[in-house]
Amino acid sequence: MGSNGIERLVGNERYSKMQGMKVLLVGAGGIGCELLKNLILMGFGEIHVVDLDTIDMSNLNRQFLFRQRDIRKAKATTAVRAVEYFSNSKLVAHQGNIMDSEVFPLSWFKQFNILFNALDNLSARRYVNKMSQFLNVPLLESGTAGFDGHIQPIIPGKTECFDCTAKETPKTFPICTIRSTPSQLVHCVVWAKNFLFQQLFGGGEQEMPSQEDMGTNDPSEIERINQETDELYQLHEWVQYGDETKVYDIIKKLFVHDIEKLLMIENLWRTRRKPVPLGNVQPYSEDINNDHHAMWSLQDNINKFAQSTKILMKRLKSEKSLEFDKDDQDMLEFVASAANTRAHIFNIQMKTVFDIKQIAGNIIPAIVTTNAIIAGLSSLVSLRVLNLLDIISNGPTNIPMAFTAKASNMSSHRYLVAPLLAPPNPKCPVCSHYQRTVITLNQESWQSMKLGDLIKKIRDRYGFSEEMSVMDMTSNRLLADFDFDDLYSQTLQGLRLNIGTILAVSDSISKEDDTVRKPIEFYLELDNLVNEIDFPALPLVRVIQEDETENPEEPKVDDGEPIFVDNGAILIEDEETRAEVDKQRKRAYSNVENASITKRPKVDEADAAIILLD
Ligand SMILES: Nc1ncnc2c1ncn2[C@@H]1O[C@H](COP(=O)(O)OP(=O)(O)OP(=O)(O)O)[C@@H](O)[C@H]1O
Ligand SMILES: [Zn+2]
Repeated sequence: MGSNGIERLVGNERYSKMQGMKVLLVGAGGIGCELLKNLILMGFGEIHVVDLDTIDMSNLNRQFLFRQRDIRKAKATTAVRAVEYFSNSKLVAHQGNIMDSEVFPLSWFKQFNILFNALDNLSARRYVNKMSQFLNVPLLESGTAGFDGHIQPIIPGKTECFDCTAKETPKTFPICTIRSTPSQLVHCVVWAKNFLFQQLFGGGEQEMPSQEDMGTNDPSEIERINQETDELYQLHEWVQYGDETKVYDIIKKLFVHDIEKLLMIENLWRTRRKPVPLGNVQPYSEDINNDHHAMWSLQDNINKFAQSTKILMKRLKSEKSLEFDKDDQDMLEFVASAANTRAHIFNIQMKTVFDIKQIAGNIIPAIVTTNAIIAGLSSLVSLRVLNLLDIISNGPTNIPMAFTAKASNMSSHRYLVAPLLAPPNPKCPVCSHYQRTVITLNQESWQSMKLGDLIKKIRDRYGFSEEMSVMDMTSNRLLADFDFDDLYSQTLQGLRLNIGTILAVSDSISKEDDTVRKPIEFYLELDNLVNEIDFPALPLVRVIQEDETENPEEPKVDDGEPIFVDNGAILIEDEETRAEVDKQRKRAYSNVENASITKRPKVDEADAAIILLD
């Protein structure tokens, strides 16, 4: 849709408003490239693009603003250069990490009317979410994984934030499965990549795993795992010296002796099929199979293992230590041949190098169409978030989020589900737990002010009790609490409390009062124009003490004053609304999650098909 289309949709007045708006796009990858094009065509006045990375060959199939000649150039600047010729928007590219608060302090984020996330990792998403909560600026969150995708508009204080619902973390396996009893190829790949490769060519030593990570209580098994780790250290030395004659010994140790030792722990094999150590297999240096799409024989894998080990040994001489990269052919071949050989020993089906690459890189193939659909929805829904459309039911929770479901499950049902947004989760550790504000200091206060003075100022200004505690959330350390004042005499600079440090201040239990002041997160800013220190006012909100109730964060308003939805951090709502919303959400989510198992419930036509006008 060209600018004229959007102009007709929103009307000239709002269109000229859009031309005065500044938007931030974080990430210029798969979704980011699509979104940048959309935002330009929509006619936003100024668009800033941030990305920390450079362009890789493997990006070219879907990140359509990049060409072969751009490989190794910065994504943000290259993306901007590619669209400049058709853009009426002012474009600004930044190569950097969005979480770098020196380059992108909160005051920098403040200039934007809306933020768009087009990221690929949780920590950056969480960070931008927090900035949006601090500033009360809407955020459009988005992501894809293969055919699955989602967008979530986040309006601070009014709708759920990114952290209001629990997020899936990457799958891990117990150590005993990886080291002693693999039963799937993925276990062998994790062994080859995270253990063997790391021990031989990486930094070497690894942390001792905890009992919980071990996944077993069997003392003989734990002892064997620890012994094996020590022995590998010897292999590490051979590899460091680059002694190629030892390759055969390495093969024997890993695939014969270690397996024989495992077999001696009889407990392990009562209910499992026993592994079979390699017979007398010699590696051959001629006749190497280099076809990554072919199914290699055991001999092919052994030959490749020997060859890639020698190559990596040589590289270690100039590169010191190596870090696994799925796109590095030598590393990939080492991991694939080691994983396949181990798989053979444990009676697990081997796979091609190409397949193992997907497993080793945790790759879900990125689908360009999903990215385009998600970026399209993200940009369209921003019109509603920014209140640019005439819609009858325009409350924030009448705006939809959207999910796409696996195309393989489409059949006659729908690809797109668009449940309405929910209000903030009162138990959310991010948006509901804290009030938020900014403390601004000048250079001199930052250098000379003591932590104790800062704490006293905060206590006086915001009405915390003597029992308050202070955490540095950025480096995750406790700075002070009711019986810890050792750091009081240190300066803020001495404590490395820099621009962008986030301090969490909370009241601890006080005996007389069963309510305490709601915790506050402070973002530290530096500005030489302020006189000593600047603390904005924040309404006083009290909460019931955490240990006395199941719903700790339910806010209680002080002294019977009217409920206030102040800086957007708090929204007080009644139980019933919450329960109803929860029910609706569950239904909506199950539409997507159960799509593959059950017949997906019919989605309300109006909700599902049209995102703009529900
Ligand atoms: N903290 C961050 N600051 C700025 N940009 C970031 C940050 N974290 C991730 N990104 C960028 O977000 C983009 C996400 O895009 P995408 O999901 O397409 O990943 P990709 O790295 O381009 O592709 P792939 O991971 O599939 O190789 C990347 O370009 C990445 O550099
Ligand atoms: Zn939240």
